[in-house]
Amino acid sequence: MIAADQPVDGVPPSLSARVIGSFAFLTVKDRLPTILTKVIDTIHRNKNKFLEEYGENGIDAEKQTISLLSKMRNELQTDKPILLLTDNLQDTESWNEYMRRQQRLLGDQESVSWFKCPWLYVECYMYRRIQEALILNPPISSFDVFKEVKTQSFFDSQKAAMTLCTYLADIYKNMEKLSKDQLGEYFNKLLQVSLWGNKCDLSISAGQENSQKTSPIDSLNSLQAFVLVDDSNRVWSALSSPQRQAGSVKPAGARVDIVLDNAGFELVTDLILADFLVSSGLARQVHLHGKCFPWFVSDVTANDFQWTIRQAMAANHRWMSKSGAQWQKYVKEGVWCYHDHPFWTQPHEFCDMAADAPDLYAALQEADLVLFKGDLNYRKLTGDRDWDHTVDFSTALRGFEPAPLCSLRTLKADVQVGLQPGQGQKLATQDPNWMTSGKHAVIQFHSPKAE
Ligand SMILES: O=P(O)(O)OC[C@H]1O[C@](O)(CO)[C@@H](O)[C@@H]1O
Ligand SMILES: [Mn+2]
Repeated sequence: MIAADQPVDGVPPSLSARVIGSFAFLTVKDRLPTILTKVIDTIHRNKNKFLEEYGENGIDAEKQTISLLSKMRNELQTDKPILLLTDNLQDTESWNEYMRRQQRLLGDQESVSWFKCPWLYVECYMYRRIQEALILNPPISSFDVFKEVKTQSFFDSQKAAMTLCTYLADIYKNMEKLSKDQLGEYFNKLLQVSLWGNKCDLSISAGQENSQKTSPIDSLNSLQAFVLVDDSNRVWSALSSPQRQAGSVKPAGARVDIVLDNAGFELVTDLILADFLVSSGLARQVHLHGKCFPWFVSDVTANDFQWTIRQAMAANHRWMSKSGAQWQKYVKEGVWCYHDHPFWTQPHEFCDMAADAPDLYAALQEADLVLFKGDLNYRKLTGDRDWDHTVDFSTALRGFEPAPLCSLRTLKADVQVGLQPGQGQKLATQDPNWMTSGKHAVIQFHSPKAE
């Protein structure tokens, strides 16, 4: 048996709720049950809707779903073993296989349970179990338990979104006259806007309102001091002079992939960036990756993606509706491509992708740049492990390098690599919660090839 807290071949252990008092422990003990309680409440509040749509079957499904979710909350709170999934979906066997993998790692002395397994695994598992509870109750299977809070967060930050659309329209007025340096400056600003957009997720606040109220462009200067690692110049180099493989017949202009995180304001910032990339000619195509089912409260699903574009189109604001129409056009013409591979809603570290989702890995290899948005993607990039803060980002990726890649993340979990010696200690004395408050951010880049 491998003790959970021992480094294996220089790779530190996974963060786990096993460590009492850790952020993982507090999340599993407090934040996840709070989220589950809100989910149960949301389903209950929609009882009449289910009755109207599906009659008595809808009411039965509501009751059954709530009963399954209450049972799960109890399993969590009493640290019961993790159960295999029973819903026979496309990803069910892969989840169950992952569970067996965790059991093998733990040995046969104890069961994989909510507090005794990697935090990353158990937190992902909770969202998959919510999905299972709905799938097992067919009339309401496609109900998105987080739709209400995602919609609210979009409307709460609509003013800031309009400011961004106006800013973009202003850039486009002079687009042809822009020098490469000016283009680089705008890129940098919009990259930072997308970075700070990640502050607005609803999982860290357990579904509590967390929207953008002030002008995102005006805030950038004052936020700069909170960017702990800023590799934006390297990102710009990768984008403005993409390196082609010898003999490659790739067309001109970069392909940029954005692995999306949250709906609401963050998604608007990502679409603004994607719009700029294409309209400026920096990219010929942008591939946007979302989630197959509602995930970590606020993450983007295909429905959220389409809904956001429709809302933008219908906005009573000249530049926002213009942006919305442009986005719709990009989707229709295949300049923007939306994908939702099941791997993004699995618990794997990304270093497992090449083996466990080779098709997705191969797809990302087609990109000239992959932007990973948000905290959860950072946790998966680095394996959610107890790394020393000074370990290189490249080392923590453990061979995951489908293409030049960049993480844009505000810190909301206690894993952080790539800092200068002493930087972590200094931050800890200034603010003990520096890794989880969402006040700090990183732009971290890695390229498989020497730049
Ligand atoms: O939306 P993001 O940036 O991935 O954040 C998700 C949040 O959920 C958490 O997993 C905590 O529940 C944090 O790691 C993170 O704050
Ligand atoms: Mn998220």
